[in-house]
Amino acid sequence: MQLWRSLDDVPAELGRTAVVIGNFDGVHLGHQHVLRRARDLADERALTLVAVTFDPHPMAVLRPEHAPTTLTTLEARAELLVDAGADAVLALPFDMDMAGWGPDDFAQRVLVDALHAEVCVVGANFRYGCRAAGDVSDLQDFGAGHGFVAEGIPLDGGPQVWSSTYIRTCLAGGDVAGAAEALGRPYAVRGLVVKGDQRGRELGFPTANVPTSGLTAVPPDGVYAGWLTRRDTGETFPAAISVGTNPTFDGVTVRRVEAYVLDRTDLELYGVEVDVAFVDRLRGMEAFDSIESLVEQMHADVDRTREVLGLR
Ligand SMILES: Cc1cc2nc3c(=O)[nH]c(=O)nc-3n(C[C@H](O)[C@H](O)[C@H](O)COP(=O)(O)O)c2cc1C
Ligand SMILES: Nc1ncnc2c1ncn2[C@@H]1O[C@H](COP(=O)(O)OP(=O)(O)O)[C@@H](O)[C@H]1O
Repeated sequence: MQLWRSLDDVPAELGRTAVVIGNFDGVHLGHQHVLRRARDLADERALTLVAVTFDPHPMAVLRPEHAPTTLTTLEARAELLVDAGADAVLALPFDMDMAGWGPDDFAQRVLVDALHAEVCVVGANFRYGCRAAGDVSDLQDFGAGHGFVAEGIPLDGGPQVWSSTYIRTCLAGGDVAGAAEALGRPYAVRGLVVKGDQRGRELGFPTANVPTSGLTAVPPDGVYAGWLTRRDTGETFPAAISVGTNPTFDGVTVRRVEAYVLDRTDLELYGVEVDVAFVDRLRGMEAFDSIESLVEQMHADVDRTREVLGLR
């Protein structure tokens, strides 16, 4: 995958391009719609399609106290942008210097000088340049004088206008099925599997523990049906997932995402990077008064997981 992390990384011999620009957090159906339109234009004109995004998120630099939780790491976003049709991804390192570039300055440096854009496709609500002063019509005016055409397209993928904010709201309310609908795939958290209290295997349900940070969107405490994918081998397994602090025991102080891969006790996942994907919410987290009642409930959760995933 071609992921360029600065303007200097863009190959000088890159020919004319079609470009999409956005934060693209989540790469949801609205984003995919923009990419599809750009892919069509790129194919018609034999152009390389470059997806331009920002890392970190401009809000995290400009107003960190208002920065939203992220739905995708840069690596995940780049992979998803390529899956959605991009040939390469340019992640601009957003900082206070870039924040000061005016709209024309931004378009000149990124679209004209670095990417030799012939076409630029953005969401209709796209704003760019210092203080978000530029909009789609400014981009069109600038493009007319600098060799590219710009198109702003509505982000609707049906009755609902898909947005990263809508997906964060779904997730915060535990509606992982709603998030999956807007994303076109289940929402997943990515991380390295770490050691827990080593209790899971004694209960008969070993769980791969994935730590989360406050910067990533995580569904609320509860039990979910979903999938675990090993990033080293690419294998995907059905999983019953717990999010919470294990209140039946003394509890842990940090919230954990723990995934039990159904019907397996032989996996070696410590240190492996995994995606834990949430398909549907089964119930809330409970403090049980005995281990037996927790285990009984976990068997029921596993049955429900099979049903939700269509495994019987
Ligand atoms: C399907 C499933 C449901 C769970 N439900 C609960 C629950 O309701 N209450 C609770 O305290 N812990 C629950 N847990 C978490 C277990 O307490 C935890 O996996 C166990 O203590 C093992 O922890 P360890 O991985 O640190 O060894 C659940 C785990 C799974 C996989
Ligand atoms: N079916 C399974 N699902 C998840 N992890 C499994 C499974 N089978 C074996 N494992 C391994 O066991 C570990 C979890 O066992 P557990 O007793 O819960 O320990 P810990 O408390 O350290 O998570 C996982 O990290 C993984 O390496």
